[in-house]
Amino acid sequence: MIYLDYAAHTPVCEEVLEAFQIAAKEFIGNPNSPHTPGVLAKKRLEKASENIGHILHAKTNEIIYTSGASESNNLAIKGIAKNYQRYGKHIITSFLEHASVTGTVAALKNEGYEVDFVNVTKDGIIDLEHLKELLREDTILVSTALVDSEIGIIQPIDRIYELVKTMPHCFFHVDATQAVGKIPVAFDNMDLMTISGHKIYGLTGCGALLKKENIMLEPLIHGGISTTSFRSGTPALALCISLESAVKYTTEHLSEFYELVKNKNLMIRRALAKNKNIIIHTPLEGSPYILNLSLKGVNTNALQAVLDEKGICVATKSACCAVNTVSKPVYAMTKDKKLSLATLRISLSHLTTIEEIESFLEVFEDAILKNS
Ligand SMILES: Cc1ncc(COP(=O)(O)O)c(C=O)c1O
Repeated sequence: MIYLDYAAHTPVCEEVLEAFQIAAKEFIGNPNSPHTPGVLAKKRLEKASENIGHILHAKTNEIIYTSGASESNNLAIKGIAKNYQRYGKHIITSFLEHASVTGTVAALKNEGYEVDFVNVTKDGIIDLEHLKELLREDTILVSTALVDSEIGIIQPIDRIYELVKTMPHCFFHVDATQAVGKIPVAFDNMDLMTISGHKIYGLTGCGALLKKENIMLEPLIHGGISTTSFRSGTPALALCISLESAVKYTTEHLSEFYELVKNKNLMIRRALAKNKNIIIHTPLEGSPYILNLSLKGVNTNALQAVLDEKGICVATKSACCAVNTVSKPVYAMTKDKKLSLATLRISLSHLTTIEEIESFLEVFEDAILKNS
């Protein structure tokens, strides 16, 4: 099998699994309990937050553990919207966002919030002039991904933050799920940031929302004040430690992995450039981990199934999107419905080998011929 869908899910790495297993056996207490096992568990949890914070430029108390990026995005967006509605009910996001962002703003729209989608340029970059026009005194939130999950565009976060901060009560949430451990990320010019374990060789079912300490959120999960009042419930200590380990592992190897992936990415680009029916959407300046393309005149859903039969796993869109629908990010960029229906997302890892790319290209080119 040749797995080229690492943007949807990565295999857990040995170090992470080991850290999880050790923690699951070692800590028997609930971090909220006042006795010794509880205190030891709490200390270890704080150590995990301190270490993640140290790597990502956040304070220990700015990390809220969640079940993954979808929950973090929901908590950030609903949490701000509900808590700061006294200042306004206007939210801005883009069509490049993951379903856990667009779905959340759609739910808020049904509750009377106003949502605007900022345009992106033909290169997929958020149109800063349009953002300036959309921002209002009653805008309380702008939410964008640092790297989107479908095309892999890297957004100019610092410039967006500058604009957001021209408004009196507006917060900036950044979905960094596809960025952490892949490109340099710091929790500096933003108010809230989403991360997820299973995109970075961690375990599925853990993630975090980083939140500047002065910001208040209406929680999604009400209950007692466990480690934070923003998310009740006993913290899954071993999962939190697995997240710490995954963040550490990927950021420590960031440049090395980046180079490996970039080379494979260029290899695919060079090979595909020969086929005039292939339009590559991910710009060279985008994340090398994602390569999004459209195949003119090809049903990519059928092609994906054919490739799967031949042991090649790629995606047509983000894993959370329905099949046979347009790719909203590609449509936002190209305004071309046909191209947006014929997308394919290849996503890479440092684990991807040259042999895998060669085999993929061979099968892919053959499959395109038969499916066009
Ligand atoms: C940019 C982005 N945000 C959020 C998510 C949701 O992540 P999770 O599966 O951890 O909920 C994904 C997953 O594909 C993603 O790529």
